[in-house]
Amino acid sequence: NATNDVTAFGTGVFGERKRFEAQAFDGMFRLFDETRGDGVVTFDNTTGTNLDVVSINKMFTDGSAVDAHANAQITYDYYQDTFGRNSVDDNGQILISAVHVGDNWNNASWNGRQMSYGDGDGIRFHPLAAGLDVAAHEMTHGVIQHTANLIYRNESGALNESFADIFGVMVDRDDWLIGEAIMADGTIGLRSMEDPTDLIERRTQAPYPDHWSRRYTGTLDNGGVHINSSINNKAAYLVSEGGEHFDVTVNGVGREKTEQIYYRALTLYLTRSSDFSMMREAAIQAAGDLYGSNSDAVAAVEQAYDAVGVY
Ligand SMILES: O=C(NO)[C@]12CC[C@H](CC1)C2
Ligand SMILES: [Zn+2]
Repeated sequence: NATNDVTAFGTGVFGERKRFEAQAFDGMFRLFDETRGDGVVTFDNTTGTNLDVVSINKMFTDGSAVDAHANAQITYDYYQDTFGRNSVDDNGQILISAVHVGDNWNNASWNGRQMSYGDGDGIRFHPLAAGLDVAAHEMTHGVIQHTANLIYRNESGALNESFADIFGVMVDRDDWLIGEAIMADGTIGLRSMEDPTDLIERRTQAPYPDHWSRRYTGTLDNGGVHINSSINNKAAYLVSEGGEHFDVTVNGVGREKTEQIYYRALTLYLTRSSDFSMMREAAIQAAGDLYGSNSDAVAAVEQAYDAVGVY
């Protein structure tokens, strides 16, 4: 209830001081924020009993817990403020984050109910909770589950991953990279939407694809869901920022229109089995709904999907 809500403080993985809503509880404090939907709560998985992260005073010192909690709040606010969406299910579903999951686990996940973050091994990744785009990526998997629910395999799976990246970079607004804050291996990020070929994909040891003709057609990674996502990522980047790509010129329309187009396509037009061609049509339809069928936005979408070879 409102009387227990407090403002607490903490230091993130990289030492940044943060301030966020938490709760007073039996003379202690816990990472439970009741001001957003049905709550934003952060657990320390090492306690095993799924206990909220608690502190004897208002200063939390577990960097992963502080970052996971603050990033979940930021992502909740993004969906509320940008689209009027109340959490992953648009019905205030509690946002649960578990940190210190696994043993130096180089990954993060959404399991249908909660976000989980590994500590990373310090060679490939720093603690993954430190990445705002990672939190937004994982929470977006929750939004996808409650909307188009794209099957996590082949093209629909690549769209699932692409939407998680798209809203990951829209929340973590300052670049078009995924994971730039958490790489320990000296690379600029895990994936780049601006130029996917800037980075080598680990499973194929090939640059991420930036055109349909370069798609991965094997069976690894559920049919390349984290590989072919880069084709749609490049298209979304071009819709927003524009550019010249494979001799096609795209006149971008900016992040504000791009996020509205992709959210409307995801929530109104895509279904579980949608493929890249249906993605093109859904984005054209959404852009037309929002900005007019003869708008710059519709033109940008058509140009962008032409540029990555998706018709
Ligand atoms: O793409 C992903 N999951 O589907 C990642 C991999 C590294 C970041 C955390 C989880 C993004
Ligand atoms: Zn993902």
